[in-house]
Amino acid sequence: MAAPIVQLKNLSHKYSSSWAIRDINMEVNQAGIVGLLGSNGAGKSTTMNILCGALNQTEGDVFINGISMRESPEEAKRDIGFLPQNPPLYMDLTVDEYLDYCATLRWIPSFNMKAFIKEAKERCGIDHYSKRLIRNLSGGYRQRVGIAQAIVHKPKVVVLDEPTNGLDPNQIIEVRSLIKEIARERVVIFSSHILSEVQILCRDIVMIESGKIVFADTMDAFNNYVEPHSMLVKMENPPAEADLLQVQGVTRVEYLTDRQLRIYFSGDQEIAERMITAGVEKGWRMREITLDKSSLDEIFKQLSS
Ligand SMILES: Nc1ncnc2c1ncn2[C@@H]1O[C@H](COP(=O)(O)OP(=O)(O)OP(=O)(O)O)[C@@H](O)[C@H]1O
Repeated sequence: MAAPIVQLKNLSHKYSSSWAIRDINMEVNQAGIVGLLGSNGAGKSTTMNILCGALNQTEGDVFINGISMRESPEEAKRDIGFLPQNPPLYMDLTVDEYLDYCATLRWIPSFNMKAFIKEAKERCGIDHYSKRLIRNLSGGYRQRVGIAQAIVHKPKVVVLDEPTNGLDPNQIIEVRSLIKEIARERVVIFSSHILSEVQILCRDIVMIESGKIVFADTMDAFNNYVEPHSMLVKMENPPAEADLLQVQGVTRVEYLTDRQLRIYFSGDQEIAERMITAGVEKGWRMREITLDKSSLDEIFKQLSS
């Protein structure tokens, strides 16, 4: 059987006296986007820096296509492209000069260099800015140059540390669609502290909190897991709890005010429809139903407990 494209094995890291990450295990076996989700200080950058060989772990190892980062760092790094949280851009170079320099660092043979750089620029939509100084580009275009340097050597794995941080809404949309595009034929591991961003982009999600993985599965499994199990209902003529428990799926009722209730349910999400039908039939005079959504904080609390 082929080795996983990316494998993190019992990865732990200690900065001076305290552990930043502890016993991280993860495997990626196919192209697509894996989202590393965690709040500030959760350990995302530490994990990514180690994964890319930019930081030496205290314990454990990283394998890229079965090659150990600890034993053969140069070989393992050949198939990785990395955009760190602070993109390593040289403001006084033009886009072409900068990408030439990056391509040289990435051991691209000189006869391929021009073609590889051209392809990276085209994919990132920066070809028309080839001669422009990086300092004169907008934040969104600088980030594109950062992504171009991460894919210039055509690596199988691209790691992007919070690539949409600090961008305006339009730039965020553009960078997200670029990430989708480059993930078509390779693994992209990207980090974010925004749940909705990971939900939009990723096939798989790895949630990290206080240096530990608290959830790792497909995005579909995650969405099922966090589906709401309660709703806020406003009605003019609320019935007794016994009547509400007759509606299929309702498990518990909390009376918040004389016209506002929180209704807990299990099972499918069609409960709102059944509630409306029952309300109309029985004259409860419903005014509003809102399914409660879990916030990221609540989900982390739930998963970490
Ligand atoms: N160079 C360092 N020296 C000491 N502690 C560090 C260092 N870098 C990170 N840490 C600590 O390690 C923990 C994990 O930090 P890390 O930067 O990996 O988290 P993160 O999830 O990427 O957060 P952010 O989104 O804020 O960058 C935090 O408690 C942080 O304070």
